[in-house]
Amino acid sequence: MSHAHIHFSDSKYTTNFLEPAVANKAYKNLQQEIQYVPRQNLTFTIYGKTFPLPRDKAFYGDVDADGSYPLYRYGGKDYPPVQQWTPTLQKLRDLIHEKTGHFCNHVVVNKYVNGNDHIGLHKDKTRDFVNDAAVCTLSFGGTRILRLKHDQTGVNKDFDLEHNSLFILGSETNANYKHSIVKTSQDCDIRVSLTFRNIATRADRQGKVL
Ligand SMILES: O=C(O)CCC(=O)C(=O)O
Ligand SMILES: [Fe+2]
Repeated sequence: MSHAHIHFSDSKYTTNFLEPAVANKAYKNLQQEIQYVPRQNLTFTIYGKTFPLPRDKAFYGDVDADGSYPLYRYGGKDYPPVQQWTPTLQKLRDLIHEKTGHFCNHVVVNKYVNGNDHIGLHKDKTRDFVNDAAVCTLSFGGTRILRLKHDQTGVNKDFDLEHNSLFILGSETNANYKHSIVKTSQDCDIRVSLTFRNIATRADRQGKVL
């Protein structure tokens, strides 16, 4: 299996990250295992108008025996609780650690059901991150464009995030660029992305910051 590696700033894009059979099996398993938060429950507000989030999300990670969990405050104010890893998510977390050295204790799963689903330009909020930790994004399903836009120059850099690819977003890149998954009017398959992070903040089982 041949990999393409593209380096950009302190980020890295790798195609064919897993053995194809492993990736395909994982994607199939995830379709059974992941319980998404309904997008109607994850609204966002602009200019006083409230909209459902244009994608589905789910939150998993290292939940301790006492019910405490890594808390990633990505914006907004209410955060759904983090569920214990499913077997497939935990295996993928372990594979990323083994193959890249990046340890992660938390994942946000994003499901883009069609080309209208997207995520607007943003930076990942890093206040809860373990120092300078990267974000490791594993993509499954339809190819979608990840666009990085430089804060000062406004110059865009696009990556086609293919099925079974890994994009490692470095902390410098996140500091200097915004990123988005752009809308498309072209036909595209459902895409599921797993955004793995290493989170220092913990919440108790009621969601209170510890
Ligand atoms: O789906 C992706 O690849 C990116 C998602 C993202 O940027 C985020 O959840 O912060
Ligand atoms: Fe992001």
